[in-house]
Amino acid sequence: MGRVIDIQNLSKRYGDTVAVDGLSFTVQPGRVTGFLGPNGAGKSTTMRMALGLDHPTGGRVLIGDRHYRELADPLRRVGSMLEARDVHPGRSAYGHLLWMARSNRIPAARVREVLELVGLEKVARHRVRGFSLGMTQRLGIAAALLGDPPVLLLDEPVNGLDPEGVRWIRNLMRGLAAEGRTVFVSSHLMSEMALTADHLVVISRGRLLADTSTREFIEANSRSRVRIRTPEPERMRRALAAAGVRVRQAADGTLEAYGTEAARVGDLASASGLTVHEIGTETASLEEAFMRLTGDGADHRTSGPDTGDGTGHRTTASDTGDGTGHPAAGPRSGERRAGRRG
Ligand SMILES: Nc1ncnc2c1ncn2[C@@H]1O[C@H](COP(=O)(O)OP(=O)(O)OP(=O)(O)O)[C@@H](O)[C@H]1O
Repeated sequence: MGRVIDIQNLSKRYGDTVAVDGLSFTVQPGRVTGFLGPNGAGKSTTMRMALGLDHPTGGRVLIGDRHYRELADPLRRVGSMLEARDVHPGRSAYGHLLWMARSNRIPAARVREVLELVGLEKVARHRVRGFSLGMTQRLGIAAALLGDPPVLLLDEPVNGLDPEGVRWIRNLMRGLAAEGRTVFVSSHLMSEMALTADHLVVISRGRLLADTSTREFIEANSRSRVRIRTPEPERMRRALAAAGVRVRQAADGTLEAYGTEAARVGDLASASGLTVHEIGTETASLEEAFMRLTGDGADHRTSGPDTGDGTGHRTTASDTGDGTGHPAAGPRSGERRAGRRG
């Protein structure tokens, strides 16, 4: 069975709320794909539809060419963690996993294996009621891994974890992807995904904003600027503008030059006999880029690609590596409607 998650023209409406609005992308095996978007962007809804927990209003999600509900042994095909706290509090960690294993024809020995894998073996017999958030998350991961599945869907797995727990999950996800599994993980934290994901799917208000390798996303969005402190800002500004450098004056009186390098600014200043007190390069943070990309999602819905001055920079880069990144719904959109089974 294939390991690709294939989302085509997926939509979900709850009354007047459009939670997911025509999403199309694929999630490939062998890498961690980060599913990024601000709170309420539609990540959980998309994952719920992938797992057959919610019916699409339109479009479809297939996992390895099948609807989740058509999978014969779902836990062996797809591991998931949506709401980690969704565990009976009176059960022990071991009891919870054993119950899951039994109902999915998974040997009891595997329960011990996954408890060890997530570092819960010492508290295996403790009631889940007393677990910290971190322990609950680990239990959720153990449940996801129980069937040794080739595909994993994890909804905000690092939420509320301490730095050690965050590192642990990050390494685990990377290891699982290195084994050839499909790892699809949602987050609202750009900085975390930059460290974890090989590929990013960014959504806002239910719509696709970017489907790109993390490296491309960082390159496209970490635009640097050169900051110049000079007692002659007007002359400096003119010298830069004359050389074709875009420049603006910041609130503190310093100049910011874009699309150039500190050395060139220094050379231009020197050639014009200008006094400069400071020249430095600054890189916009990824978090800033993410906010810029997703912050005005409402505009993206109606205005199409941004052609302005770059402040509403829209990343539509597709992955050129393997040709799998299709940011927009292609000719296939609308070809099939999700069937309501059952
Ligand atoms: N069962 C539901 N009934 C009504 N509205 C819903 C339901 N589930 C989600 N929504 C709405 O759909 C939108 C998308 O929510 P969703 O939970 O998918 O976003 P998200 O990106 O996962 O954000 P978060 O990280 O905050 O959960 C939100 O406006 C939310 O209020």
